[in-house]
This record gives sequence, C-alpha cells and structure tokens, in this order.
Amino acid sequence: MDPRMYARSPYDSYAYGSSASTPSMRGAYEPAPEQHTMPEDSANVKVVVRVRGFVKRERERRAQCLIRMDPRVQSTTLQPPADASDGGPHSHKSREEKTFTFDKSFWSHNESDPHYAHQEDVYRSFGEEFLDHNFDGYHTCIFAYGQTGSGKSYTMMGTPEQPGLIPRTCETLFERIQNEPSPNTTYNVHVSYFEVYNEHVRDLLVPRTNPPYYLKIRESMTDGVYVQGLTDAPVKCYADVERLMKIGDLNRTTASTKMNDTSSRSHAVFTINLKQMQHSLMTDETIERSARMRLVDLAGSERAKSTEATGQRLVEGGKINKSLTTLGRVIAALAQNGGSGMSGDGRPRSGHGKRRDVVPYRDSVLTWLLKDSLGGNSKTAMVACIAPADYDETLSTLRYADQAKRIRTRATVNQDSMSGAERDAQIAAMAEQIRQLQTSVNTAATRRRQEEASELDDYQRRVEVMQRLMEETRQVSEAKIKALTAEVEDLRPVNAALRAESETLRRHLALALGELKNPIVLPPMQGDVDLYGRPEDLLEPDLEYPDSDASGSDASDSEPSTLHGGNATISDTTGGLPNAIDDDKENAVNSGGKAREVSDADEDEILAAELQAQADDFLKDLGLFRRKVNDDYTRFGSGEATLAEIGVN
Ligand SMILES: Nc1ncnc2c1ncn2[C@@H]1O[C@H](COP(=O)(O)OP(=O)(O)OP(=O)(O)O)[C@@H](O)[C@H]1O
Repeated sequence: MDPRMYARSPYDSYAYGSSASTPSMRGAYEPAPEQHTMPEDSANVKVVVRVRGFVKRERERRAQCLIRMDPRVQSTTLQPPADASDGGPHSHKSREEKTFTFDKSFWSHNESDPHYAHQEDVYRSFGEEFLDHNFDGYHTCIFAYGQTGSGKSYTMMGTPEQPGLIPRTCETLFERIQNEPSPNTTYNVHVSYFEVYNEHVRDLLVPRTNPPYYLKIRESMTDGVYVQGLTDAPVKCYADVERLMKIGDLNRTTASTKMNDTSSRSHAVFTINLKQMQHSLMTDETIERSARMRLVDLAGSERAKSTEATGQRLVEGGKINKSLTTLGRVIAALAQNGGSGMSGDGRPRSGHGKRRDVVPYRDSVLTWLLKDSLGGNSKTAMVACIAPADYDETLSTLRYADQAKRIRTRATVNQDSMSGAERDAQIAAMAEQIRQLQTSVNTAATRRRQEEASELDDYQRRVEVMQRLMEETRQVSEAKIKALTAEVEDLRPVNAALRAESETLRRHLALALGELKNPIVLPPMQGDVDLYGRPEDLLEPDLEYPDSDASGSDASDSEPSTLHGGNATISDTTGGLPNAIDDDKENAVNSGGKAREVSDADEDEILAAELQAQADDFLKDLGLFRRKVNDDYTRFGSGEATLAEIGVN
C-alpha cells in the first residue's frame, strides 16, 4: 500500500478538480468547499522543443536545416537561411540568429546523430514523469504546439511502428495497474476523446453524423468546465484504449494540404481519468485519488499563403488560427501574471498592487476547455514542434514556447477519504436520488418540452455519475474481500503453527498435572543416605507423600510395589499413567527432596494455569477472527469459493 495515501488525515482536503469531460463525482452531492487545504505544488509549465527531419517536400527543394541544438545546455538556435528568399513568406525582413533555452531540446532531425531523440526518448524524458504525477493524484496536461506539418501528431500519437506519447502513456498506465502489489488497491480508468473543429466540440468516440452533432460546453461551480454528454468510456486494459484511439483517429477531421498530406484540421483532446481506491482493513476507510491526464494535439498554425488554402480549408485555417491566437493571448496573460494570483474565473485578483492581465479563456472554445490545465490545478507541459527549414514559423513557435515557460500552475493532490459507514449511507442516499431522478427523467421525457431537454441531460449525467460511484463501491467491496482473503492466506501458516503450539502446550499441561497427582516414591538407598541424597538418620519419620498410606506410616515402612526392575517405587492410585510419565516421576524423585518437589509443584501449577489461560485466549482470538471474516462474508455476499476455502462458514 502506498503510505502517502494514508499520510493525510481524512477530510483534510477537498481538491475536487473539474474536468473537461467528466465532472467530479463529489460535486454531485456536496457543495465545493471554499478552501483547498491539500498542499499545492506550484511549478512552471514544462516546455520542450522537438525538431523533425526533412519530409519529402523539403528534400525535393533541397532545404537547408536552420536549427542547431546544444544538448549540454538544452538550447535551440535558429539561424537565418543562407538564401534570403528561403525560409518563409517574410523573407525580405531582416533575420538574425536566435537562441532559446528550454527544459529539453529534442534533436529528431537525422537518425545518424548520436543525440537523435526517438519516440521512446521523448516519452522517457517527461511522459513517464507525468504518469508518476497522475498516480500521485495530480491532474496533468501535455499539449503539442507548432506550425502545420511540424510533427505534433507524430509526437503525440505516432504511428503503429513508432507509437507516440499517448499510446506509450496508456500502455505504461495499465502495466502499472496490473503490477499493483497491494490487494487493497483498485483502479478505475475512463477515457474520452473529442475534437474542437471550427469552434465546435465533437465526440470522437461516436460515429460521425450528417449533419454533425456538436456538444455543448458547460461550466458549473462544482464541476468546472465540462463537455455535456461526452462519452466517457470505461477501459480495463490497454487493448480497450487502443481500440478507442483508433475509432477516434478515424473520426478526426483531417485533410490533405500543401504543407501536410494528413493535416489535422482540429484540436484533439484525449483525456484519461484515473481513479485509485485504497481500502484500509484496519479502519474500514477508503481513500480515493482522482487524476485526469489530458493529452492535446493542437491543429497547426498556418499561413494561408504557405498552405495556399481556399474554400473550406481557408475557413478552417482561419478558425484554427483564431483559437491559437487566443491560446497565445492566454499564455501571454498567464506568463505576465506568473500563472498565479488569479481567481478561478480568470479575472485578476485585486489587492496585489501590480496590475494583472485578464486571461481571455472564454474567447475560444479551446482555451475555455483548457482553462484548468493552463492556469489552474494541473501540472502542464508543452511540446513545441518545429520544422527544420521554416525561419518565420519556427521563430513564432519558439517565442510562443519561450513565453509558456513563465506560466506557473498550482496543482493539488485530488484526494478524498470515506469511511465504510459513510459510503453505505451515501449509497442509500444515491439509490433514492436515482429513483427520484429517473422519475423526473421519465416525466420530462413524456412531456417532451423543449426547455426541459437540458435539464434532462443534466439528470442523465447525474444518474451516470451516481451509477459509476455505485460501481466503484462494488469494486471497493471486492477489494476488501480480496484483501481479507489475502490476509487469511497469510495467517494460515501462523494459525497452523499456533494450533501445533497449543497442542504441545496441552500435552505438557497434562503431563505436568499427572506428575503432580502421582509423585514417585523411591526406597531408601542402602547405606547412610536415602534416595534424595539425605542421611537416613535425618529422614523425618512423619514425611507425607500425597499418595502414601492414609495411616501415616513412615516412608521407610511402606511396602511399595516395585516397577522397572525394582529400582523405582510408585504409589499408583490413578490406575496407571503412560510410561513417559512414570519416567518423569522417577527423574523428579531422583533429583531432589520433598520440600523442593512441593515448590516445583507450585511452580508447575502456576505455569500450567498460565499455559491454560494462554491457550484459552488464543482460542478466543481465533473465534473472533472467524466471526469477523464471517461477518464480512455476510456483508459483501460474494467470494463464496474463497471464503469456503479459508474455512469460514
Ligand atoms: N520526429 C519525426 N520523425 C520522423 N517523421 C516525423 C517526425 N515528426 C514528423 N514526422 C513526419 O512529418 C510529417 C508531418 O507530421 P505530423 O502530421 O505529425 O505534423 P502535424 O504537426 O501534426 O501537422 P498538422 O498540424 O498539419 O496536423 C508526417 O509525415 C510525419 O510522419
């Protein structure tokens, strides 16, 4: 179990982040608390840059590579083209060499270079780190920015042979889930995939329709900004995600342009919602961590002159540029404000003295949806993709990226905790609410009133959210049974050892008691000492042995029955003990006098009583443990095979 999850006390935080695709579940039942007490992790947006190799079109025109990278200091240098007419439409402008430093500069221009950055290197360098953040409960966002044809889709999605950040992240995510060592931890993963095309949102996981069906964006106090009615598909393994990615990619709007044969004409947002639930058997408390990872492949910025676009492509290009320009203004405002000190709605906080820019999130659908990722509760990275031979476009991208470096986001761990009793109460309340909502939905559907359609959607959404929560509750119960089973399995050898020990103790107890009841009397030795090593003349005539003659005759006068060749004399009133006991008695008698025997007997009795008490306690504990397992079995009502197997009935 990850100790970090239990390091914080329950309810010390309500960092319920909003999501563009799914509203937070807690928000559906409780008002969002005013304060976040979970520690914030304030950090700058991580910015990396990647230059691709020449594509056919560039090779054909024998383009010159204008980029240099220094892996020691992670700098990227853009040099002006030797031929003043090369490198872009504004070739008449004066150009000079520009150097920028980023968190990482990936050289993917020529594979023969020892510093060549493969897809794997890009993922290892920060994709993996971002996945760590998700498992720690932080929201993350990675977005690829760059001119059309610069390698954004290649970096984010890649090809079947060279998978990019999104498939690698998903694959590792499930590898980690499958290798989770704790039986108390369960995971719940959902994915959504949508595109923003011409300022409209389209679900990429549903078949395309004609006319297209666009989704509405909503914002609420509790849920933040979200896309209403967006498919949020549950996934159990990487193959499920792969299938959905394929469906989404096929549905994405692409077109062939002069700059790129398969140019993305939309911004694509792939979201993975990861929920971890850890159940503590000790406290019956469930800790939940929710993290949302957003992977965004932006449409490429383009100059109409370069793309030679006309008609629909020109309109698309205009809309793409509009949203990217807004993104640029959002980045500029956030950079100016340092990404902090902003209120949740993007307005500058008053009272800080220094003037802060208003962040124009609402000026485009894209920035509105990415509001949280850009300036809120998220760890965010930008991959600036550049082509090797376009001076003006590349300079614009590098300036954009340079500005993004100054944005600071404040991420919090999205964690919640709930006791077993609270969860049960919540389920009961939810069941009732679902019943009421279904009634409302049915009534509204019957009346078919236009104005109620939106309310209907909202009800449906809440029903879905609650159904999911119930499903998660079922998962927690399963985890509990799994954990209990594991614990019982762990206890099995201990139990067997304790049984054996208890049995041994019983035997010892029986021996000790038998010995006390049947002491051994030995005849005096010939000579001047008795069997106890005492001089015969010191032997007290009224020595009493427990089993000696009731008349009180002297030991020396008794007529013992002789056993074992006549050396040992046993006054046997019990009708016979095992030979082992006889031997023990003989040893006891041989090793000391009567007084000592009596004190040994006292000690033995005390020891016997202690052992008996220990055995009784153990049996009591065992009974309690069985009852607890049996209770849980009755409560969760499944796992029969396992419970039968562990002997609970
Ligand atoms: N690092 C790279 N290594 C090899 N090929 C690459 C690399 N980056 C991009 N390419 C190739 O360059 C071409 C354009 O890349 P891609 O489609 O990813 O660009 P894009 O920025 O997504 O373009 P658009 O904005 O028009 O969608 C593709 O043929 C792609 O395979």
